[in-house]
Amino acid sequence: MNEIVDDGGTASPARAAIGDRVREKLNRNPLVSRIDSPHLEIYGRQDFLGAEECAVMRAIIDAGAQPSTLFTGRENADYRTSHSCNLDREDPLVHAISARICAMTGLEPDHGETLQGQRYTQGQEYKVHCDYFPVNASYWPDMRKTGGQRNWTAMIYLSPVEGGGETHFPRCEFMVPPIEGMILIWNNLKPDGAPNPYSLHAARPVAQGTKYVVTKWFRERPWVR
Ligand SMILES: O=C(O)CCC(=O)C(=O)O
Ligand SMILES: [Fe+2]
Repeated sequence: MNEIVDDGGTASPARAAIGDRVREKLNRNPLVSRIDSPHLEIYGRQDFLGAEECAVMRAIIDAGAQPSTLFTGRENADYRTSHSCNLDREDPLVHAISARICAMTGLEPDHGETLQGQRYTQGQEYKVHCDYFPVNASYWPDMRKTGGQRNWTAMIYLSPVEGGGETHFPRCEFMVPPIEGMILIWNNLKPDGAPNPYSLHAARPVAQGTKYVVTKWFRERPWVR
């Protein structure tokens, strides 16, 4: 077996090549809009899922919701207060959504982690964090062996939210309000494949209503479950 060099925190031609491919594909898609932000590659597309599909996914999340955990393994008292649901890869709708995300982005299905559902009720949030793995984190050696660095995140809003619940990119000074059925896709890495600190983001507290999302994180290599 080839020993993989630990380049998780630096520029990487292999990760840069994935970024190039996805960017070119998204730029060619007339249904997808680039959000204008000089330091972050981020795209949106409305009506990625229909109202019925969103309703089915909300019911699945309600049935399987558990308090969210962080990578450190502990439940977190105030950092990520939402409920999460590890979705069943074999579920026909979960499978179809994952396949549609891969078709739109050109990302490889086997590089994608299992779609994860989230539900935020009033006051719940996910404070500012990065989706890429900091290479000084205790869990990085394991992540490196199980698919390596995360590159793109795809997230779909499954409900309108009466107040709050925006996805905030504080270093880029913008936030995206939840719109049911809309997908947001961003590159957590810079074009050279190094982690991009401008990709830091948060789910702002829900002020009124309930927010549901599904998130899919992609790895640079096939994901080992
Ligand atoms: O719910 C959101 O708006 C953001 C979720 C998020 O950052 C994540 O799941 O990694
Ligand atoms: Fe995130």
